[in-house]
Amino acid sequence: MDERGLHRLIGTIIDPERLDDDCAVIPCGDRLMVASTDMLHETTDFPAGMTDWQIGWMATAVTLSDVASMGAAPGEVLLAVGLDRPERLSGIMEGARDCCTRFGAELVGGDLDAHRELTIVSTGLGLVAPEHLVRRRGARPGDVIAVTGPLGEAEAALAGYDRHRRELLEPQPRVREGQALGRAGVSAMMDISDGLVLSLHDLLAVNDCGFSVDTARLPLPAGVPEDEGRELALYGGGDFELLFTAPPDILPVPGVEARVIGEVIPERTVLADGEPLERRGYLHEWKG
Ligand SMILES: Nc1ncnc2c1ncn2[C@@H]1O[C@H](COP(=O)(O)OP(=O)(O)O)[C@@H](O)[C@H]1O
Ligand SMILES: Cc1ncc(C[n+]2csc(CCOP(=O)(O)OP(=O)(O)O)c2C)c(N)n1
Ligand SMILES: [Mg+2]
Ligand SMILES: [Mg+2]
Ligand SMILES: [Mg+2]
Repeated sequence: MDERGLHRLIGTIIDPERLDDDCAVIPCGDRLMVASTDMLHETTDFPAGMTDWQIGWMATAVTLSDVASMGAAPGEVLLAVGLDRPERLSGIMEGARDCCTRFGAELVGGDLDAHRELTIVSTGLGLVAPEHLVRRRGARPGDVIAVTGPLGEAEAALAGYDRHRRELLEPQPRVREGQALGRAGVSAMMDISDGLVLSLHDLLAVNDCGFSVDTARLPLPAGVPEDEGRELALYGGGDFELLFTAPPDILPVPGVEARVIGEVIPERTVLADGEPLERRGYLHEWKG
């Protein structure tokens, strides 16, 4: 069983449409509030050698990335820390605060508990005008598929390509880009935390069309042999670029570097160079 299977179970208990996007969407006066919460653990998410400051930064960045993927401006972040050793707390909190400051958010609260394995839950809130909200649903045949930057870098670092360690350990959420893309009217958007192919399958699940990518157009991680780089770009997790679809005539969006990697097609499938792509990527799994 993997997390997507369990999402279907959650969708029998709460409104399943609530699970379709990177954030929950909540009416808030004349605007919409978006809310994301994400849990990270020492063993699964914090590679050896990572500093406490980087742990706080990463925990915050992953949530701000979800806020950005809806086209929203980040507002507040809360950080719940299941702490294994008290001396780690200040580094973690400083990393979280610095990430908030860098991206225009404020760290306003959280929770603290003793826990055997360092576990952090970050919650991010953001605001967006209803006409600028972007959801995962909305792609139309004829739209292009694009990404905001290189893919596979975090996984390349885990494979030993040390030049990408900073991308792995201090991910940069595309906060400014997400808002600019929302204002420009892109048709669907999400972040790529679980890898490009799995993300395309997530888009497939909530759209009535399909997605065809051209691997020659993928922005590959620098300094990695091409074949390995292509695998990392397709299936590697831990990248926090935005994946979006858009009518071709709205690109380029001023101030946003984006690479077109394919197009939205009427057939309900995910293709690379014309061949179906298996649904594989970074997934939490349970044995048995
Ligand atoms: N345990 C849960 N209960 C309710 N909603 C959940 C739960 N887990 C995930 N979701 C919702 O499902 C959607 C997708 O979550 P997830 O796959 O974690 O997205 P992301 O990779 O963008 O963080 C989000 O809207 C999230 O709020
Ligand atoms: C050991 C390790 N493997 C991979 C990564 C890269 N990484 C950071 S977050 C993440 C995936 C996203 O985390 P997840 O818990 O799935 O959050 P969500 O997709 O809900 O945002 C990955 C693969 C890492 N930091 N450490
Ligand atoms: Mg996401
Ligand atoms: Mg999540
Ligand atoms: Mg994930």
